[in-house]
Amino acid sequence: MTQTIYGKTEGLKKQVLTQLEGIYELRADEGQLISQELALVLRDLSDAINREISLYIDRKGRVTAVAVGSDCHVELPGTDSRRSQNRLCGVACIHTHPSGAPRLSGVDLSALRDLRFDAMAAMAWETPQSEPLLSFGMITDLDEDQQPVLQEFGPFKVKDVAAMPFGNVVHTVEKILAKRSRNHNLAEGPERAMLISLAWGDTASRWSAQDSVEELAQLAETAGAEVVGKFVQSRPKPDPVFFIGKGKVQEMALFAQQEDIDLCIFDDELSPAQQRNLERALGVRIIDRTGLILDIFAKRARTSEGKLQVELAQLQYMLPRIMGQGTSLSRLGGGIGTRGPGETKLEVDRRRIRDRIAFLEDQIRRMKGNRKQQQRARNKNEVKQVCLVGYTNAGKSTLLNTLTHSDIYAQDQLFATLDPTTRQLDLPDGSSCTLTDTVGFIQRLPHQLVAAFKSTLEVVKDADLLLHVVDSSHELAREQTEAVYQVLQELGVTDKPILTVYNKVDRLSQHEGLRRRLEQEDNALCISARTGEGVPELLETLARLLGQDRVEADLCIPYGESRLAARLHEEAQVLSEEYGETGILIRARMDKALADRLAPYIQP
Ligand SMILES: Nc1nc2c(ncn2[C@@H]2O[C@H](COP(=O)(O)OP(=O)(O)OP(=O)(O)O)[C@@H](O)[C@H]2O)c(=O)[nH]1
Ligand SMILES: [Mg+2]
Repeated sequence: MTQTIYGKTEGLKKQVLTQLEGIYELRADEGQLISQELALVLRDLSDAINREISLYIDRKGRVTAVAVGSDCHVELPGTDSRRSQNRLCGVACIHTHPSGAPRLSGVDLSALRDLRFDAMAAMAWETPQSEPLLSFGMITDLDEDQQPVLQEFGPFKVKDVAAMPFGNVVHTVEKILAKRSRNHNLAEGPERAMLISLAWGDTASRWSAQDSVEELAQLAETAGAEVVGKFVQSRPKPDPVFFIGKGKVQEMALFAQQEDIDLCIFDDELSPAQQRNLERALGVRIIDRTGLILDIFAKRARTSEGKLQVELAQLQYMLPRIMGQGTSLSRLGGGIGTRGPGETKLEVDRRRIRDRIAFLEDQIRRMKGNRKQQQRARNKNEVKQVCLVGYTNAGKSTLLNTLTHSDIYAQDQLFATLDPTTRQLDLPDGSSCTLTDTVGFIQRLPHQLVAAFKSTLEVVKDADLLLHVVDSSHELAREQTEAVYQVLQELGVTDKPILTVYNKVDRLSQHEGLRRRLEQEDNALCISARTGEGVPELLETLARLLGQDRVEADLCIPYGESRLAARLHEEAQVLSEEYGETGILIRARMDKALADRLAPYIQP
């Protein structure tokens, strides 16, 4: 191989030139952006001649060109001809900024865009002996006009850069680019996913690994992925390095290659280190159950509060993962269809993420304050509040629609509803209450989400009655019920009256026995939100339960105190009203508390 030194070599001593030529003998590992040794040699030589040094390094880690002088990367010999729209050029350019900053200049960025480098990196250091810092830019996507989207990462310590799975990142980026240029839109081509669930130790759980992986497949499809393979492995306990066994890792790596898999979804939460190791071993993007659920929530959030809450949960989930070496990069492309909490956030350092978390928490607290005020206003009116809770896809939103003749979004999808919706519900005894639909629960709901959604879920805490909707036609109805109770406990809701409704009984025609058993349970009703079966009984029961602490009374309000009559209209249910000789005669149904306060006016 020629060992030409390009650029402004005039005036350099023979000995220095020899040292520069020596750079060609050095190399990085395959998949590494730069090795520590190369970085230190670049620093020392660059200091010695007080000029920039640039080099090209290919994907095998070989140095293919070395140049001296500023902005010389544009003068370097052309890279190979793979510069099609959906590929990078196969070479990274690394250059030094002696006595400068480890930041990319405008010229660096335009060279990155024009020459489609795998990466463009700038390295700088403070004093001759100090550790170099390095920032690098990459093309990470194509925009709507098929123009490259650039992102800058870092600065990082060189040793952290050396530890990054750079090859995997390049591989992922090329896949994204290929899809973008094929479809003009990533969302059109579903990502191909393989799933894995580990069955281990904790046999107390009623969910078998198989059940759980089926649910995971539903989640993955909800998120827009195509499930190509499902794996289950039994082990006494998770492997600390790979979570699953090494043999399984090999089997899956082969499967990933044969089936052109884009991502692998784990049913359990992985440690950041396990995630990184797996990413290297399998060569595909790895996400875990928590990451997947967060991804779905990110896609579904509609209200500004919902969006803030999801972003908060995503950042809290990402924080430990970004802190590990290099993981910020391996997280490139976030979840399915590359929805992270905004890819630009991947480049912000940990402190800025912390700041953002604090900001989000503050915003959410404020919104919560507002809601509390509305809440107080409602309480004053003594309107009873009923809240729908239940496993995701149980039929909560459908039931709200049936009961209140509304048309909110209800779909055969997990997490169709994220943001609470409240409607007025008229009851057969003439009274009314509010009915609130909430986000569905799931087994092992990520705790980041429960925490972030705590304020939304306060409606559950404040409710007078919970209407627990169960999909009676689901094989795992019992397990789902347990999961719901677990989340309620996590929310600190333990002493609320609960009315259970076994929904979807129209699907139980083959299971008369089951239906009879459900009908005999206390505090439970069988209904079909779809056909309306059982709904009149449900309404009667609701009226009875909510009316329990209500009394009917005849009052005589003196004409001088007509203020009280107005109050009755506001807070009680007025059944009749007449103007008598001594005052207004009102028959009303009201809360015991109110009746006690109005005792002096109540007629025997
Ligand atoms: N056969 C039948 N299907 C129902 C019934 N109630 C709801 N469904 C269907 O079940 C699916 C889920 O209904 P949703 O109302 O969206 O469920 P949800 O509990 O609000 O779900 P999330 O918001 O995703 O947590 C939809 O496809 C509904 O049409 C029912 O009584 N019978
Ligand atoms: Mg819903």
